Amino acid sequence: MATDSFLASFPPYVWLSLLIAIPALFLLRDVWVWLRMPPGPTPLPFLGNKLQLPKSQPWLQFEQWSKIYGPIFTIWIGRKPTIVISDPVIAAELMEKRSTKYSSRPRMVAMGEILWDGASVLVQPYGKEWSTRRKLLHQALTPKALRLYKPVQSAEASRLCCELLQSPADWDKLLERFTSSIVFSVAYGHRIDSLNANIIHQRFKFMHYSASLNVPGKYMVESFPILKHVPDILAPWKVDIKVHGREEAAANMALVDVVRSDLARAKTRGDDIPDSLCRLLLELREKEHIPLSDRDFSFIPASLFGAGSDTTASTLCTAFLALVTHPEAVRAAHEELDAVVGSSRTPTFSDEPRLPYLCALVKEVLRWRPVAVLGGTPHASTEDDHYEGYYIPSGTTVLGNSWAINRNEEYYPDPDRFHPTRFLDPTKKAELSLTTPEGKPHPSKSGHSSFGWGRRICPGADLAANSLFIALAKILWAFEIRGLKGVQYDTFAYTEGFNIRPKKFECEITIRGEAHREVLLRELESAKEVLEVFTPFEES
Ligand code: HEM
Repeated sequence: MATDSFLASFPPYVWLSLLIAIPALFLLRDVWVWLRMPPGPTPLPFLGNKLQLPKSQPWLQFEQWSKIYGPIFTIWIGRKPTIVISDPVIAAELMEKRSTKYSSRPRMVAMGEILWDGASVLVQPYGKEWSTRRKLLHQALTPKALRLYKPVQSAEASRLCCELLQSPADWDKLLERFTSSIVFSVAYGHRIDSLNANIIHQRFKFMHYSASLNVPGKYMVESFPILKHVPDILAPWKVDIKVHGREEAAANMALVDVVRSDLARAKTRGDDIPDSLCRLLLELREKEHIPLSDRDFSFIPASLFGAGSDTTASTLCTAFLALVTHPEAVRAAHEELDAVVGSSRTPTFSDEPRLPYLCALVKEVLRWRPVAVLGGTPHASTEDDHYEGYYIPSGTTVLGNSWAINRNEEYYPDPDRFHPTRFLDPTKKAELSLTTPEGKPHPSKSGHSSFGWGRRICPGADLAANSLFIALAKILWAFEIRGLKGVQYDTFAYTEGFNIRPKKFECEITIRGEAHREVLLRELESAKEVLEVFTPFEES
């Protein structure tokens, strides 16, 4: 009461002055930061560059701005600065060499904190909670573990080829089933036989819901995180998100229970179950303390589907678009496969060192149209920093514009041309070069930046690269892939969103010869033997 009457005793001009002074102080602070940060399009007070940001394909506008303001520029979303990087050396300098400062994520209150309650590694801020989860993921994705997953990747690729033989028009759906099945086999030791499996419907539902929360401006809580503490009774939007979060957590825990019962059954019967990330983590948990609740633990294998299935399938769709529009690449791959593998068997992982063109083709697919077009989930800085005389305050969002980086002409001359030999050494024969011979040496040892940077770099990169290699090797060995006569293909027609894929298109996929067909059908039998142990999730 005393405070109320004290405040009421202020004359109106004091209130008016405060009303002007507080925003003015904020504005002064923003101008002071803006003047010291890397240049960029001029922001409006409090709104920033919101009105200048395009509603679709922002990476194209960012690429244009990089030509005006340079390879590192600033945009403002409201009062929050974001730096956008379009040069691989700058991206590596900040997110790799200075990774202690640039490895966090921007706060995503609705998705990361209310829906997932901090359980998802993808959006977790840098710190102990994140590193516990990341270490567990790494334990199941070591080179030794990756070798264990190769037989199922190879068997699934053989099955994919036979499915393409049967229904070539469904090629994009077949690629999706292929990557879903690999991710589920690696995560839980169970395969996917059809995209109609209940589990797939459920996972897509969760993915779409979480993506729907991440729409800028949809929830005030993103600008005013304190709203997260409003009691549920006054915030029905929060209750709705929590209900979805509980449903997803229950589904994740049920999947871990499936593997737990598989293990128990195998113990009683004295037989074995397939190696999977979930099995490995459950066995580890018996030996040592893992400081995670059952709920949080269940999010680790579950993160594989969200992060690994659609990304790999979309990259394969890009490969099809590249092959359809660049027949010379199909011819070169056929030549190499015929010389090294012949026509009496399909390629295997052990052929990889002798298939440099194919390895280069996989890299070029990843470079040409990076699926995580703005570097996947953004990074955020956790300390003030300076770069080339510019100030970068703690809490800045950092976007690596993979689109612009992968099309940077200094590194990749003629960047729109799908040109795998740019990743081969100048003899174009044997060794796979780590840098591009025609352009400047690239700072990343893979020669592109499509898997991200530093401590947050994609932990599934090698698993994904193995799936891409074996699928493309077997498909190219078996099939001719051509564009339809008279159809003009637009290599820029891509979907919107965080992850992009080519808009639906038709193409001609035909078997290269009778010998190839027979080999595919023969090898399907041994593939079935490998896949048999990965019992399928049921269809609806
Ligand atoms: C072609 C396929 C893939 C591409 C292009 C891709 C790309 C990316 C990118 C760009 C990031 C963000 C990196 C950064 O913040 O610097 C990322 C993160 C991540 N990826 Fe992948 N990815 C692919 C497949 C996979 C697979 C198969 C898995 C599963 C094993 C996976 C698991 C993850 C996880 C868990 C993260 C979050 C890491 C963290 O925040 O610490 N990804 N991925």
